[in-house]
Amino acid sequence: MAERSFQHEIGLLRLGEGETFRGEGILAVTKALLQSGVTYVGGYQGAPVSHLMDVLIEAEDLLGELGVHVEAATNEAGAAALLAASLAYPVRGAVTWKSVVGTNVASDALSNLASPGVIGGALIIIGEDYGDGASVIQERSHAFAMKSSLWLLDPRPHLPSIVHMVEKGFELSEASNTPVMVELRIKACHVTGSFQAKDNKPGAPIQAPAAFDYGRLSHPPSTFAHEAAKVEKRLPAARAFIREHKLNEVFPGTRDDVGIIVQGGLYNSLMRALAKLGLADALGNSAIPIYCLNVTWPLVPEEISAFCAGKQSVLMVEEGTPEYLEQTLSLMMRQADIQTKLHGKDCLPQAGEYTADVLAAGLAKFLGSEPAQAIVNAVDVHRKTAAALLDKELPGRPPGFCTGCPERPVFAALKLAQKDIGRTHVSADIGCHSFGTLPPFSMGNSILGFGMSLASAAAVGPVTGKRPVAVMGDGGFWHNGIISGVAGSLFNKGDGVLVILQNGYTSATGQQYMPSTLAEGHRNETPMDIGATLKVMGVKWLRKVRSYSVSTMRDTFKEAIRGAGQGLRVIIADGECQLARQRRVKAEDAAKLKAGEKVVRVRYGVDDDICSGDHACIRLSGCPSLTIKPNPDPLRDDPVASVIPSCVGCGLCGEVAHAAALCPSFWRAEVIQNPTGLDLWLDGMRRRVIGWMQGRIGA
Ligand SMILES: O=C(O)C(=O)Cc1c[nH]c2ccccc12
Repeated sequence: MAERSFQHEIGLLRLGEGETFRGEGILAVTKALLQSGVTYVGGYQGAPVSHLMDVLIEAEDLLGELGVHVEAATNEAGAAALLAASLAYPVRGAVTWKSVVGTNVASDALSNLASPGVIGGALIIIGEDYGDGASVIQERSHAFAMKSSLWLLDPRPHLPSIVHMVEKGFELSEASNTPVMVELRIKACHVTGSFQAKDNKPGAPIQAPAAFDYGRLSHPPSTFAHEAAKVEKRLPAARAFIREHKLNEVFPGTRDDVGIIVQGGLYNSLMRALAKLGLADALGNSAIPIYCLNVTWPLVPEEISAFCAGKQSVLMVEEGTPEYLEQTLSLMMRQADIQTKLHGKDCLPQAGEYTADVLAAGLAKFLGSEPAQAIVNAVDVHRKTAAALLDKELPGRPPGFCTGCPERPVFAALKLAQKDIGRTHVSADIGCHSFGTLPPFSMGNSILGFGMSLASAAAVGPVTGKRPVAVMGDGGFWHNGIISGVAGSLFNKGDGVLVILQNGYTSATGQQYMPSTLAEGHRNETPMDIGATLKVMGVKWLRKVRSYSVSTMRDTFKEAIRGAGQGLRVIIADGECQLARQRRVKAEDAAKLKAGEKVVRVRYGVDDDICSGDHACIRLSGCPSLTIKPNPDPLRDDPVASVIPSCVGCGLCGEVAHAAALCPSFWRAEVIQNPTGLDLWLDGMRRRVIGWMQGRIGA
């Protein structure tokens, strides 16, 4: 089951000329793609662009009507390679993935595409996962645009601008024969707003196979001609297009001595900061002139000169490191002999998200303005007062496994195994299971990328006395782990343990389907079985264990880590993503209740009288529904464990108590709705027996 249903959004994709689209930035992009007449779309999910793929995949009927092919690529490299269609044919297409990490995976295909360039418009929608809300390493996708001579759009977070830049992006791509990256930051993806829709355009079909042309291949000597074309033809063509179509915007101000150059994606935050300092109103009128770069690569020297000339100083507002734009500006201003002083990272931080508060502090410094500085200081005083009143720092609230997650018991089992046989090296991976690196498990010595855990244990295993454990999700397995990890280990006769957490979806990115997904739905008529795949590859030691069977899992870990012999040992920990399961079960139960059919829900709880109050169960679980409450026994001080109603009945607490031989305080109950006659009879019998026994206690 996908994270949510997109029927409403698919309705938005059908809007026609003059109708109003209301929704999120990332969904405006899907509509803009259809309005631009794409022939194909594809990508690999990841925050913050997952919904683009989700919606397009669910909209397959509409896309079919428009003649648009959708490809759910198995990783970003596959997604990037799709753009070959626009290399060879005059058709438009777009692909999407997240950020630097996705572009890293895609970059082989991307460089080979950028070299010959394209004849049909090619767009890459990049979800720039940077800043406080990010889930990955903090780097800039900007570098890829620079090194491969791709153009980079960074539209200001405003739906009409985003849509306009997508549409113009295709034209720019065609006018300069260059693939265009559209960088959408977290805030741009999730900003809501509206724009006037246009009719969708059907995708142009590919008529006949293209003629052979060696010059279109990224092979020498073609590559030498490509490199020259990048600088001599494509770059000037792009700059001319950007100027002519006014892709960058100048917002005039009342002051003429200073100016601000800003990456388009930061425009809203900048306006908020200016407003805080009393230098702009809520409608976007600023005292200081602003040059808004909706295109952050390439820069256009004539526009820079025109904006800077005559001003005493300008501030480059550029998030992240290194300061590529500031360096380029500095060079361009020097070459044009512009004497305006350039500021940037001397006023603003080198690292970290440029929130409105951060920008306000930087602006006050840039302007050297006492009233502005006083406003910034006043906010600081408030913050310090609030901190002092709180007395201590607010505790962090890291993400964690969901209630009932099948991955939690695997870490509980590994913790128990380590208790018996000592610590092992654990290489972690990208996915929900990376929460095993957080308390109460705190396991994982490295995270090296998506599907990379086994490969990142390859040099550890041979030089340690104990087999390392690599943790990988089924998402990571298909994304990269099958090749970089499993094939690499078998090829090198590696020795180690791989535990594959098979929950059925790429869950962390929003429960998308993947090659081994069993659930009914899209593209899984022939699900690929991970166990069968591993066997065919040559894995000899393979166990499949139900995730929630903690004792069995613990013993399997021990056997895998300590067992005699040599070679890769793979444990498939099998348990469906609980979020997906709950969504499915809730709908099924609701239908059953409506039809008057019996529905059984399992719940767990703690017997207050038996709970020893040592909370070992919590230290081995960390389930959000397992918490503490005051001890009802007036003779005992220790709080007792308690299961709150968010419990989904996964049974882990009971399993853990059993496997770790903790106190037997957990009980299991079945809550039956629409009971059958037999259920009612059984219930009556039980009540009578229990009542009789309770009566005996007093006797
Ligand atoms: O969705 C996210 O936040 C992810 O980090 C998942 C992800 C998708 N594609 C990737 C490529 C490299 C590393 C992580 C991811």
